[in-house]
Amino acid sequence: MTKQARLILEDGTVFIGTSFGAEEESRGEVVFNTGITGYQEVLSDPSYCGQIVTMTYPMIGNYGVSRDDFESIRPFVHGFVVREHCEVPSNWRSEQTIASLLKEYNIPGIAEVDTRKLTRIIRQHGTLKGIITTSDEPVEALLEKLKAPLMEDQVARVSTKNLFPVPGRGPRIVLVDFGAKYGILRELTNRGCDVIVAPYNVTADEIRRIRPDGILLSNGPGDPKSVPEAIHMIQEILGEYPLFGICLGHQLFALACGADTEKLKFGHRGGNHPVKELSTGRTHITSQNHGYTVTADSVMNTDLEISHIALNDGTVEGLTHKKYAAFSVQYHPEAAPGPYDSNYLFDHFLEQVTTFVKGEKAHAATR
Ligand SMILES: NC(=O)CC[C@H](N)C(=O)O
Repeated sequence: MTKQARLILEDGTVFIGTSFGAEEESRGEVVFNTGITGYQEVLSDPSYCGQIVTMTYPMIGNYGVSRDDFESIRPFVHGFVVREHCEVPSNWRSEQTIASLLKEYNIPGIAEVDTRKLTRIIRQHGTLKGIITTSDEPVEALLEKLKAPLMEDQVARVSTKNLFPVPGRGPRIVLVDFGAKYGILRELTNRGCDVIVAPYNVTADEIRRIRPDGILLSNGPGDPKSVPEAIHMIQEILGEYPLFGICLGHQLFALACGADTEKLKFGHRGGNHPVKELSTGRTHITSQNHGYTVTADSVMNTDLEISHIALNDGTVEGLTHKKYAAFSVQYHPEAAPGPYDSNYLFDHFLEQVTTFVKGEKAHAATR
C-alpha cells in the first residue's frame, strides 16, 4: 500500500504525491538537480545537507544503489523528490533500491510529483523552504513550522571531528574537510598523495605542524560566511603552501582574499554546466552543485583574477591568485557524478605542489 505524502513550499504551494523512503517529516531548502544519472552521488554528497533535492529527470532509481558509488559514508539530503522512482532496478551492481536506502537513513522521499512545475516555481521565485510530511496536519500548521530558521551548522555536522591520514608515498596534502566528497580523495590518492584529512576548524598552526606540501579546501554545505574559522585559517596560511579550493573551498578562498559571496537565485546543480576558461577560450562541461557564488565585482580590488566563468549566466566559476600558487573553482573537477573535462585541474595542482617541494629542497640544501 503506498502512503500519501505532501511537499509544502513556503509560498503555500502544496504537492500531493506518494511516500517512499522513510515516513518522516523533514524541512529543508528545496533545490533541483538536472542530472539524468548520478542520483546516488547526489544523495550522498554532503554539500546537500539541509536541502530537499528534486531531480528534474522523470525516472530515478533505475540502476539501483551500489556500495561502490557513494560519495561519502551516508546520504545527506533532507528529502528527495522525484516524478517516478524505480522499485525494480536493473543492474548487476545494484544492492538495494533508493527507497530502501532512504528508509535506512530516515530520509523521506516523495514520488509522483510534477517535478516540472516544482522546478518552474523554484526558477521563478528562487530557492524556497519546504517540508515533506506523511501526516494529515493542516497546511497552515506546516507553513508555521517552515517559519523557523533552517539548520545553519551543516559544515560542523558533516566534517570529520579529528585529523586522520590516508597514507601514500607522494606529496603530503592536507584536505580540509568541509563535507568532502570521496571523489576528491580518490583523485589525490590516484596520484599517490599522502593525504591528511583535517576538520573544518583546523588552525593554521595545526596545518603547519603536519608539514604539508599543499592544501586542498573541499566542497561543503551551506553559506560560506557561516564558516568564519576557515576564512581566518586561510588568511593566515595563504602563500605558505600551494592551495586549491573546490566549490565551498573556492568561496572560502575568495572570502579570505577579500572578495565577497552572494546567494544565487536558484543555483547550479547538474552534470552539464558549460564553463569557459578565460586564458584559453576553451569551454568545459562541468559537474556543479552550488547555491552561492563569488560576486564578480568584488574580485576587482583583490589579488585574485577571474579564471573561469559560467556560460549560462556569466557568474564566477574560477579564481587564480596573482601572487601565490593558489587557485580555485566553483564546479567539481572530481565529477562523481558528471563529466571529467576538468580533471586536469588536479594535475595542475600537483604540478604546483611538485614545484613547491623542489623549491623547499633547494632551500634546505643552501641552509
Ligand atoms: N558543493 C559545494 O561545495 C557547495 C558550496 C555551497 N554550500 C553552495 O551552495 O554554494
